[in-house]
Amino acid sequence: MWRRVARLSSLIRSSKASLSNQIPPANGLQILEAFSTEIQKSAKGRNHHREKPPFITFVLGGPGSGKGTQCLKIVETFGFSHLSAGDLLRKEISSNSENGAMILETIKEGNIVPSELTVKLIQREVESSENDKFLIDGFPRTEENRRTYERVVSVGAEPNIVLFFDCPEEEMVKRVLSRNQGRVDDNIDTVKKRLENFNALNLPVINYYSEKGKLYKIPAVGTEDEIFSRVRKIFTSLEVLSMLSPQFSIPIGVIWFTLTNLL
Ligand SMILES: Nc1ncnc2c1ncn2[C@@H]1O[C@H](COP(=O)(O)OP(=O)(O)OP(=O)(O)O)[C@@H](O)[C@H]1O
Ligand SMILES: O=c1ccn([C@@H]2O[C@H](COP(=O)(O)O)[C@@H](O)[C@H]2O)c(=O)[nH]1
Ligand SMILES: [Mg+2]
Repeated sequence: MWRRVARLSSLIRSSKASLSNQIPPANGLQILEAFSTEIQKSAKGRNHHREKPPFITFVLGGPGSGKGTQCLKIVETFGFSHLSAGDLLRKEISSNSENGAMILETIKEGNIVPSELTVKLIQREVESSENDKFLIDGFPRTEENRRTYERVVSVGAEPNIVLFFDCPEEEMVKRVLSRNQGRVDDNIDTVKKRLENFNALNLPVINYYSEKGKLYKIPAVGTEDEIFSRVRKIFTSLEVLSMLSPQFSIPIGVIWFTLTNLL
């Protein structure tokens, strides 16, 4: 809203400036029209450039379960935008933001950053994007994360679907410790803490979406391509049902996917 008011003031300023520059000024009617358009846009909410709510997929799983790897393949094949909550937080650290030091300590400890902060970063990305399909990777981490997101985000507060990459702990630890990307949390002590937090805090979120009929549980052992063939079936079945369009109710998609994979 304030950005719109600023744009309007700038229109009025340029109108005044054009008087002194002998350029035909915006007349009162033009200014009123512009004002009315801006107010209408604001009334529609912050997603003013969207006709319909975006399609939101939460991507969950323990540390090293392969969320990021599979997200990249989904982006290539199905045109989603990938928002990794962990990457957004790491970006805050490297840009020396006011919360950078606190985020770094939290990540080093394998703990969870305050919900408002993570939600704000995700919301900013969704709202500034032209895409209408998002993978939100590694969020919500806790029930409190989930409730904060629902409270703060006005459009797309409920995910359309939730993917859960189900991987044995031993395999996750092996993958994290051989990841080699210089992450401060890729060490045995932090991984243990992250696994503890995953079991205590993230599994309840996964169960919540399972009870809502939104969860797709994907066995995450095998080659990257084998796992992606499982993922591909999910999005293809949603495409067949034209459900990559948020107006449809997702439980039908889950039922369809289950049936087609059982028959
Ligand atoms: N199917 C697979 N088999 C073996 N290694 C894999 C597989 N999928 C991903 N990896 C590797 O395991 C490591 C962790 O994968 P990835 O970063 O995708 O996991 P993640 O779930 O995003 O982890 P985190 O929550 O820590 O960000 C990476 O080095 C990746 O290359
Ligand atoms: O919603 C979130 C997501 C992440 N964190 C913190 O970041 C690290 C790394 O996250 P990855 O998804 O594994 O990249 C995680 O262990 C948390 O410390 C968070 O607090 N909230
Ligand atoms: Mg990741």
